[in-house]
Order: sequence, then C-alpha cells, then structure tokens
Amino acid sequence: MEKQPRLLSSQLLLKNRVFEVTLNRAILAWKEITTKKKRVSGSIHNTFKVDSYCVPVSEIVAVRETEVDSRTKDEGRWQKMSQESTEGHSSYAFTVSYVERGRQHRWRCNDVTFHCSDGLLCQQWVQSIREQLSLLSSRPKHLLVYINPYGGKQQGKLIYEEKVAPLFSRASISTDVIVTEYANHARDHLKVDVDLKKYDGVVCVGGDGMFSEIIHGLISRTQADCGVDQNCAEEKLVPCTTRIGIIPAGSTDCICYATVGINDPVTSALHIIVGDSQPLDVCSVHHNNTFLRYSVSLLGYGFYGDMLRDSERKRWMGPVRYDFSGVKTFLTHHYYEGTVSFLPATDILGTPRDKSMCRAGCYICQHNGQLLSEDSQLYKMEEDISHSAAEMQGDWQMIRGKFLAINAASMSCACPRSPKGLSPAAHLADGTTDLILVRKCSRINFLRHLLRHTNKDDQFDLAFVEVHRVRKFRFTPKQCESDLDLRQGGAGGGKKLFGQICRDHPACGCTPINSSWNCDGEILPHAAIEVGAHCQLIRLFARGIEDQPLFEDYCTPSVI
Ligand SMILES: CCCCCCCCCCCCC/C=C/[C@@H](O)[C@H](CO)NC(=O)CCCCCCCCCCCCCCC
Ligand SMILES: Nc1ncnc2c1ncn2[C@@H]1O[C@H](COP(=O)(O)OP(=O)(O)OP(=O)(O)O)[C@@H](O)[C@H]1O
Ligand SMILES: [Ca+2]
Repeated sequence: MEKQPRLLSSQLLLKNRVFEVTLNRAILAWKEITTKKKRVSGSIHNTFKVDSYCVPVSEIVAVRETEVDSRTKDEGRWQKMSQESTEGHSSYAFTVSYVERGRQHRWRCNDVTFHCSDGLLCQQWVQSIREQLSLLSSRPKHLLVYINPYGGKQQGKLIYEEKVAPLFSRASISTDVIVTEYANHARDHLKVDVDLKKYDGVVCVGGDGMFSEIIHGLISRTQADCGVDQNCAEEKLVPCTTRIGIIPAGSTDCICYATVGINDPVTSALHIIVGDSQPLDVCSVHHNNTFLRYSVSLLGYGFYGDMLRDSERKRWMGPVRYDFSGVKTFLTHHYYEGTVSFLPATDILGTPRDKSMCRAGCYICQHNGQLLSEDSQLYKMEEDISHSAAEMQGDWQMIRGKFLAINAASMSCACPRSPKGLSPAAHLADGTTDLILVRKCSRINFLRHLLRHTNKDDQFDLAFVEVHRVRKFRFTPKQCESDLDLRQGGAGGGKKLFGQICRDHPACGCTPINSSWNCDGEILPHAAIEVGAHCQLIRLFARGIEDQPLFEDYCTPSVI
C-alpha cells in the first residue's frame, strides 16, 4: 500500500500517558511507549510495552477543542515529560469522535481526548483534522429527514431526537425535518414539492413501509424529470442520484438489516455521517401494462401475502402481529394454482445456492453491475441487446403448478426473525431477483422449510422447493390461464385480451381463490403481475454487511 506523507506528528497526553500522535491523509494514529519493569525468574528486566491505535480519517465523525477541567490538568505529567513544553503551566485539549465497531455489525461513536502543552498546537491539530474531513466529498452536509411517528413501536420521533439528531449536529450536518401526518405524505412530497438539489440525501425514520414511500417518491420524480413512462414495463428506468438513509424504527426493518447487518439507529446514523454509498436493485411490478409498485426486498404470493393481509387487521399489536398472522396462515395451509414464467439470469456471476454471501465491496455486484465506467456503458448496451435477443429466442421458462408460496427476493431479506434471510446468497446490486417456488406439500414439510430460515440448514434443499436467479418473471393465476395460452399463441393481440379477462374476471386478485402479493409489506391489488429487476436504480447511505474480523478484537480504534 502507498505510504501517505505525515501531515502532523506530536507528543500528546491521553489519560495522563504520553503518546506519539500522527496524522496523514488516511489515518490518525497514536502510540504509547512506556518502560515497564518485568520480573523474570527472580531478576528484574526492563521491557517495552507498545500500545498503538489507529482510526481511518474516513471514520472520524468530528473534532472539537475541549475545555480542560483545572482539577484534571496534566501539568505534573507535562513537567515530567518536558520542562520546555510546560513553561506556561497551561493545558489545552481536543476531542476526536470516531466510529467504533462493536459486536454484530454495531457501530458506536467514541471519543478520545488528547491534551497538548500549548494552545497553538491544539488549534493546529483541530484545524488539520478538519481540513482532512472537509476533503471527504461523499459526506452529506444537508439532509431532508422524514419521520413516521406511527411505524413499529411508534418510537420514531424519540429515536430520532435522542439518538440521531445529536450525532448529526456533532458532525455539522444540518437537517430539514418533516414528521409525516398521513400515509404517503413523504412519497407525495418527494414526488412534486421538494427541491432535491438542496439536499445531499433523504433520511427516513421508520420501517420498510416508510422506506418504500421514499423510493416511490424519488424514483417517480426521477422518471418524470427524465420523461420516462413508468407504465411501460419495457422502459429502462433512470437511476436516482439522491442517496437514502434509513434510521430503523419499524416492525421488520429488513432493508436496513440486510444492507447494514443490524437494525440499530446509531449504526445507521454513523453510516450516513461517513457518507457510505450502497447501490440497490429495484423490481418494477406491472399489471396489464400499468405500473403498480416498486419492490426492493420481498414480493411474496401465497404464504407471505396471506400473512400480510391478515396482519394488516392487527396493526394495533405492533411488530408481533406478524408472528400471530404467521402462525395462523401456517395453520390455514392454503395453496394456489397458477403459472410462473421467468427469464433466468444466465450471463452473470453467482447462483442462489452459493455458500458465499453479498458483503461490503461485493465483487459479484461490481462485476454484474459494471459500475459507471465507459466499458460498462458498452457492456450495458451489449447486455441489453443480448437480453432482448434472449427474450426473442424464447429463453423464458414456464412452470405450472400448485404453490404454497411464490417469493421473489431481490436481496437476502435478512431480518431479526431470520438473520440469513429468505435467500441468503441474494445480492443487493447484481440486477437480479431470486425466485423461490414452494410447491404444495404437507404442513410438516412446509414447517421444515420455514424452520430452516432460522438455522444453518439449507431451506432450498427440499424436493418441493426450487430457486432461480431471474431478471424478469410473470405470474398468472389459474383463473387467467386461458388468456395466457392466447397470449403465447399470438403476440400483441393477446396482451389486450389478457387485461380484459383479468379485469372482468371476478376471481382475479380479489376473492379467496387467489392469494395477494405482499410487495415489501404492501398488498398489491392484482394477482397477475409482471416483474422486472432494474440494476442499481437507487443508492443508500450504507456499505453492505462488513465481514467480521477473524479474531474477536472489537475494541476499535484498531490496535496495530
Ligand atoms: C417456526 C418459525 C419459522 C420462522 C420463519 C421465519 C421466516 C422469516 C422470513 C422473514 C422474511 C422477511 C421478508 C421481509 C419482508 C418485508 O418486505 C415486509 C415489510 O416489512 N415484511 C413482512 O412482510 C413481514 C414478514 C414477517 C414474516 C414473519 C413470518 C412468521 C412465520 C411464523 C410461522 C410460524 C409457524 C409455526 C407453526 C407452529
Ligand atoms: N403519519 C402517518 N400516519 C399513518 N401512516 C403513516 C404515516 N406516515 C407513514 N405512514 C405509513 O405507515 C406505514 C408503516 O410504516 P413503517 O414502515 O414505518 O412501519 P412498520 O410497518 O411498523 O414497519 P415495517 O414496514 O418494517 O414492517 C407505511 O406504509 C407508511 O406509508
Ligand atoms: Ca439483487
């Protein structure tokens, strides 16, 4: 690795011990060298114990001059250390706030205070660190915050005021805060009213439903500004440039959990402050060439759709509603007939059965997404051509059957209920979704499948379960299948008829013969849908789940 030139180096006091403190463009480091007496088989030896710590500049939250309490002044120590430097008998200090890693991907903001012998040196340190921080161009300075006061356990406002706002102000981030007054308030505000150029990002305090509002607002706004028609399922959507931060305060918080590794408000606030960026795939859902919704986590028909429909009536219960409705839906054991057709993603790295998972800096996402380089533009054009060629050649596969669940997971969907998620090897930004088909089976077998979401066993390694990594898929419930046959027989004309039958058929999407689609926690109004994955359409203030260190020394700043 290239060695960075030193910007500053001084001997400073920390907790009454002398440290050599150095700053370069990338790292703030401090190292203590003390002589200690050690008794070895009866005789005394002098040994050196070296305590060294370092913090990447990119993980420094802020630096400030600190008032030194006269009772704790380190004058005596300074005199011992150097007669010269303590001539004025005064002490000055500055405090650096930085990211400290805890267990299970938790981040905390920790402080370290260095004492200097003179005020000028202290100011020089503060100024130098601030200069380095100001060079970090990906950090947000001004944010628009939406708080859902009714999400999860209704703690959104409190969480923001007590845990997040103080960190933002320490990091000199200014905010405009809107507490939502009704459902879709944030979505509609973003769609039309907000001057997005004023902000470096949008933050939502709430759950997956609140996040969904934000992405609907931002994506629709971006398409409208660029003249893209969302109703056309074949349109290539324009990526949103405004990054989104999620402060988890919902019931499932799966998007936060799967992109950060934990649903913890302080951890998420710190990822926003350091200016992380994680692209995310988005699926568009259409019915009969009409746009319905976007999905980033789960599109689930059958089990998860029925569970959601039941749980909506129990909102008053808070997050446990999902467990009640989950057990009830499990006991009901409904299956649904229909046809799933899908376009497998054959030209990419990775499969849903991989043992390795999507992690921070994921190579598979980078490769499959071919981020923003000139090559990638070329690649994308070729890719588009080859996709449409594949579609025309009829690489679509079709499965007709009776299903307990049809799930499309565009990310792992890891959450506290299932830390590995619905599709553990799914990728956040590879431009695909994992289509999981659970065929009709006995209750006990379905329970085995569900239980495997919570332990190390493979939930796909069962005869009645199959999983495909796809770019697009369609579902047609049995009641609309006659139309599907027509559609395959004749190109354009069939499409019109498909819509006709679906709309006129009383059983389509609204009677108990069919299930409903759970689209990131919202019920869709139609059972017959057409889904397409859009690679890296949005960006979050996150970095993906970090690999855990091999040895469990979680006490950052990292000990060198
Ligand atoms: C025996 C224990 C089995 C546990 C199986 C747990 C599997 C959990 C998989 C979670 C997947 C979450 C996907 C995320 C979806 C979000 O876009 C959406 C919006 O927030 N959340 C939900 O739809 C809310 C989803 C909430 C899912 C709760 C499912 C609870 C199932 C309970 C089944 C119990 C059977 C017991 C039989 C005696
Ligand atoms: N002021 C408000 N009043 C009523 N509903 C609101 C308000 N603001 C937002 N909402 C709606 O509340 C719904 C649920 O919110 P949210 O996602 O924050 O919590 P949750 O459903 O408990 O959590 P999760 O989505 O993680 O399961 C969202 O669909 C959102 O549209
Ligand atoms: Ca994906």
